[in-house]
Amino acid sequence: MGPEDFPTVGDWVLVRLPAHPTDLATIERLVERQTVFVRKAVGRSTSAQLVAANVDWLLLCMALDGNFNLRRLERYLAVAAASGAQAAIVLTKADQSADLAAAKAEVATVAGQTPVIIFDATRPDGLAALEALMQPRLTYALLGSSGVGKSTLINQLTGSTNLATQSVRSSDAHGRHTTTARQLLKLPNGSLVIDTPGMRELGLLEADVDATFADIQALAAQCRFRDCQHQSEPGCAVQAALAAGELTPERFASYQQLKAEQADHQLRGKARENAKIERMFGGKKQMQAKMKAVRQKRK
Ligand SMILES: Nc1nc2c(ncn2[C@@H]2O[C@H](COP(=O)(O)OP(=O)(O)OP(=O)(O)O)[C@@H](O)[C@H]2O)c(=O)[nH]1
Ligand SMILES: [Zn+2]
Repeated sequence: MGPEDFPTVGDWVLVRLPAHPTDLATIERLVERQTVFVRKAVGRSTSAQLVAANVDWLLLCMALDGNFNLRRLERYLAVAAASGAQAAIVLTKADQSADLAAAKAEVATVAGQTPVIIFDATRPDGLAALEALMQPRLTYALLGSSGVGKSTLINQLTGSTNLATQSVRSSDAHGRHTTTARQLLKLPNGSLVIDTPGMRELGLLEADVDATFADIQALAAQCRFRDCQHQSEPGCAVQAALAAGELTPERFASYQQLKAEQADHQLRGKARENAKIERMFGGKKQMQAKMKAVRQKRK
């Protein structure tokens, strides 16, 4: 059993209730997860940690102040594309934007099909667009740097100024949950919000860079060579678009950076797999021999 076999925030489980209501219930089964978020475990480069399960929607939060950064948004979109969850971009602190229309236009250049929602905590109707998106029984998780206004947003969604009192786990009569971090909140409309520190800090582990950069993918399909690296190859459609000003150097650099990180992560994933085989069988050869033996036994 690995860490993925144990329940995490957002999991649905089948429980056996105790005979006495004050006793502990037993988790009998973990319902199969629709989506799962993992992150690198602290200090151990090859193991992953479950962050959250069954997130239906990722709310990618970015503030319209000094925090505004299209490159970070591209990173979030790549993570979202690989997650299996749907994504919406939430631009917070709209009151801080000098030119909201211009900011929206910039976001549109990277957003693709992802809906873009504006949030302004200083206005009484600032939540309207987000509330129109959020549905009962679906689970939402917020992603975004510190200070972009995630807590403020959640406070307004719950209609509360005290997050701690909203925690659905706060009623544990045994007081066994020592963590002070709020984990899963239920909104008045029935939507669920996962808000764990781990979710907020999610790095680029699993990412679908190609899906996020569909424009570059479309260009690459027109390059003369199928394995074009878009550097100095003849007939490179990406370089041509850069030269023509149809693709910004910043966006291309962002694409290359994320591709490199993705490749690096895949390599580490391979290393992780090999380490597991080593641990279980003593090596690849031994594993193959073992599998062959099992197959023959079945015959
Ligand atoms: N002007 C303005 N300020 C806002 C808005 N939303 C939040 N803030 C302020 O921004 C600061 C950070 O907001 P938080 O909600 O704590 O941000 P956070 O994303 O939860 O930060 P962490 O808890 O560190 O992850 C606070 O001082 C808020 O009052 C907004 O729409 N407009
Ligand atoms: Zn090319």
